[in-house]
Amino acid sequence: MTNSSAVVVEDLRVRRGTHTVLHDLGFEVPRGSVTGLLGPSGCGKTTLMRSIVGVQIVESGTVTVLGHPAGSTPLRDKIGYATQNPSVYADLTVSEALRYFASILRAPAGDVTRVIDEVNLGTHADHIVGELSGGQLTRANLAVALLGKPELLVLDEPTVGLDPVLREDLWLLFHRLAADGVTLLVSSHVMDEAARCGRLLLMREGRILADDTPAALRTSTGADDLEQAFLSLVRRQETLA
Ligand SMILES: Nc1ncnc2c1ncn2[C@@H]1O[C@H](COP(=O)(O)OP(=O)(O)OP(=O)(O)O)[C@@H](O)[C@H]1O
Repeated sequence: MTNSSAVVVEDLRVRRGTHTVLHDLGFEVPRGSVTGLLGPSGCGKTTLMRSIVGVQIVESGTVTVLGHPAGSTPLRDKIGYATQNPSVYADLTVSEALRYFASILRAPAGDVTRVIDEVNLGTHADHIVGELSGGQLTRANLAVALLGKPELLVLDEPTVGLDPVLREDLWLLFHRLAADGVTLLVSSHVMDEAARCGRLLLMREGRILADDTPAALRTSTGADDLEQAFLSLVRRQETLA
């Protein structure tokens, strides 16, 4: 393991129910990168993110985050995790909900305004969470993950339901955070988001198909776009199987 890696996963095997969902995965996520975790629905992206955040029971292997075992106490205020299903209380306003989470996380008072601005929810700060649109709720959920300036952000499909302008704004925010040294792991099942990432982990059926930059993936597969590159890797894997 190198100091330049925020996440190191070795031989990770996870079983959920009767199925092995992750098959002996190994990879590293460089610090200060925006790494995309892409693959079809059900391939194991959320399970892998849960393992990194430390809320998933793993069968074998190790996950080391910022130099500590995943889920260990020193990581408590160093990781921001936005789940796919927003966990923001529906009967509070956006500001109230964020103030509540900020107090639990012992984040500075000014953080609430900062994160509301970062996700462009300033005009809805006093709106009840339960009355937000889907895209606004997604952004409120993301704002919670940004509280306290975590060193690692694990974002599960953070751009679902957002229009192209808001998606663009969020990707710019992700890259600004990375330029400040934050490491971001961002999942998506939409291949057109892959090109926005500095690095890509392409997953299929609980395995990593590729771990590279978008440019290197295009070159190694000879594909023009990343969707074609992914399909080419799938065909290659099927031929080898
Ligand atoms: N609680 C659970 N019990 C048993 N199996 C589960 C459970 N949660 C998920 N699975 C299974 O684990 C596999 C991986 O699920 P996971 O949610 O990690 O996929 P994903 O790539 O994040 O999918 P999506 O893009 O649809 O969110 C799927 O086959 C799913 O059915």
